[in-house]
Amino acid sequence: MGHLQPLIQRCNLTKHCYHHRNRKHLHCSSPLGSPARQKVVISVAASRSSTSSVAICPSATRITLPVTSLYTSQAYTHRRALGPVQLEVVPGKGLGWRATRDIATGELLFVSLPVAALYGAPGQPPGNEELTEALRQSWTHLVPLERRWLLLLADCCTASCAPAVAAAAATTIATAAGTAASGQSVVAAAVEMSGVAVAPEAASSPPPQPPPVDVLEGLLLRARALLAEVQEAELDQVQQQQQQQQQLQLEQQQQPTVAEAGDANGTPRPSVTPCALTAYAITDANSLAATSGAQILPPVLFGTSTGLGTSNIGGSSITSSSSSTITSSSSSSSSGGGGVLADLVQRYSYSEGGDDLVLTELQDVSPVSCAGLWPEAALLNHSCCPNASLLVIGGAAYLRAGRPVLEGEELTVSYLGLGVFKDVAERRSRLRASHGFQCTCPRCLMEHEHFPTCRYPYQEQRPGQHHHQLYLQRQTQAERWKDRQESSGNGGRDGVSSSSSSSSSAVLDDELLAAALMGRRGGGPLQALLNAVFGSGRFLTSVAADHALLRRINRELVSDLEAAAHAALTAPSRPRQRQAALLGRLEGLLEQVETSCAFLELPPRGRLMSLASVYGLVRLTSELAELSQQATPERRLQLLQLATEIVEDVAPGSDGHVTAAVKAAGVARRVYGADSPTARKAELTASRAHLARYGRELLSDPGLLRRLASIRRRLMTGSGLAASMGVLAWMQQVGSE
Ligand SMILES: C[S@@+](CC[C@H](N)C(=O)[O-])C[C@H]1O[C@@H](n2cnc3c(N)ncnc32)[C@H](O)[C@@H]1O
Repeated sequence: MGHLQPLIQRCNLTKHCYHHRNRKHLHCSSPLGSPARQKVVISVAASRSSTSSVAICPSATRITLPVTSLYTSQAYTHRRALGPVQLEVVPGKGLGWRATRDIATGELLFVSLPVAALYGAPGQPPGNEELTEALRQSWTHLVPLERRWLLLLADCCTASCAPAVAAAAATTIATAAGTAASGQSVVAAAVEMSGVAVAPEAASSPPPQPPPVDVLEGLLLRARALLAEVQEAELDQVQQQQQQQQQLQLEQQQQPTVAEAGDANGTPRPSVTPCALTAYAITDANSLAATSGAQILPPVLFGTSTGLGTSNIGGSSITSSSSSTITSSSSSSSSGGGGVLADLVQRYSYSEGGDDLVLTELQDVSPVSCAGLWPEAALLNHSCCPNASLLVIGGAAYLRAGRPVLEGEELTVSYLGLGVFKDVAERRSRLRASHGFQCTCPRCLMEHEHFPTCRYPYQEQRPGQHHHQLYLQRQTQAERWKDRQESSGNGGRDGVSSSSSSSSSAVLDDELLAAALMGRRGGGPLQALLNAVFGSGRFLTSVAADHALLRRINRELVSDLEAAAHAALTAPSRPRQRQAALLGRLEGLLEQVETSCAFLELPPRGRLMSLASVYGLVRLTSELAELSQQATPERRLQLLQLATEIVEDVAPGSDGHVTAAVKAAGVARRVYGADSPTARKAELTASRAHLARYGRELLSDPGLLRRLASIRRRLMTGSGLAASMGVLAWMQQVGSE
């Protein structure tokens, strides 16, 4: 144990401390809200031979865990483990994880132990700067394997991975289709769950396996090999660009100056040098591995920018070239001014607010937030409708499937926290700012592609006309227009222009609009015709980046509606009228979104994803309906069920998912009776949410499942109105994030 050292110890109060064969964890809780004292842990991996050969990830590995002790005992020994997942190159994203077989909801995919983790007050996880500084200070205490991981991650940062966005989009769409197709097994899981008897699969689970000894080492080797592939492809691209450039120069018969375009021999210099960076980092990593305990800090991580080989990720620069060797004492400036380590932390760290009060109560520990670097988790890519979720317990990160996953599907988590409930423009801008990529997940594509921006069917709704009628009417018009277009046989231009003689008629107006919406991408001749007939910009058939309706609602929520809800709930006079009026307004907005989804013929998942982008509205409507008791019990339950469906779709396995499902189940019992089909269905949904968050292993311990659910119910009801009002604070948080 001589090599085990706590890397940072600034806390005053040690909550608990435990050891196992390879690692030592110091968990320290600090007084709430005192950021200066919020610190720390560090876990230190045991040194291992770096030369052992490793078989990585047998494809069907099932990790079985004794969940009862995992969730109830502070002394649980967390072990690194890999389940049915494999590290791969994902087009357009760099490295990522894929499922090696079909996976059921709640199955454990890996357990990752941190290279470094810091703890803070609940809701205030330590920031990136603190983590960067902690890593910088503790570099010499890391074992070689951990240093090599960090160097590998630095190297990943520099691999820009030619953005094969189309390829990535195709993958994610295929994935989404597959996921939807496998939806049945979610239900199967819940049905399994509903029989309180232990499921056969769980009952016959093998005893806990010994920890895979060389998981991290094996992963490191694989990640390097994959990265080399990516970078080789990149180099090819750079060389091709060079050749094209040379050819162009020859064609233009221009003599390039040495300073502008090449070295002393006139050879043009590529604008980026990814391979040079890679070679540097890997060489450095190998030499570091050989010099265990060295005091030298690797320039690749701690050096300041020299301007060579810089790639912009998340708005900051990553550099690998530094001529000087920087020692721990002289390198302190690097963290403040950014630098590679800061970029690495920005790109790869993960943090949690510590909002699972159920677990902390079960374990009898104080809630803490945390931020850290978990090697396996660092390589998870993002989706705005992820299929997996991470949960940090006792410093270890547990990744579970949030829904059924098909073999070959990429495993994704959300980087956005509550931001996942924002509209596409907002989500994309946040991801661009924090991680420097344009999200092309199925949800972003759906939202981006399917919603024309300027005109919605609700704008035409007449009093008393239900949106379904409007939708049917539109459909008929669109079909008529299409028929006419086909019979005219010349691309629709004449079809429309033949009607355009009566351009003032409402029918034409509707037909054109319906046709434009049906084509959804319109543009071209149809747009030109619309402009000619109705005036430029009156009807747009093109698709813009923003989803105007969802965006407008989100703006209204932050600027007006939340405050209005506060005011209506606390109004000294005539509160019921105010509440009813506001509820009517919120329901009207919801109806607009529903109408648009119906009009655009979105499939059920498309509808849920669109509603997820105005989840704040759904939640505020539901909470106001509950608190004011203005809506019927049936409508209140409907709203809660809608909220649950939405969270299950875009944040499966999150704390909010379980909370929403448990709440809906409670109301279903109250409204329809505990034995009613509605209540039983809601219970199944709640069980599924528990599986997604806490694991399929709960199937072997129904008692634990009941305890988890009952603690959550008590926490929700115990705080009564204050907790319900908390939603308004939550709304503000979503708005301000
Ligand atoms: C935590 S790392 C994930 C591992 C990463 N793929 C790699 O190879 O280093 C985050 C980075 O992965 C890339 N990434 C993650 N999700 C992505 C997505 N949905 N689309 C494109 N790039 C993504 C971005 O470059 C992002 O900064």
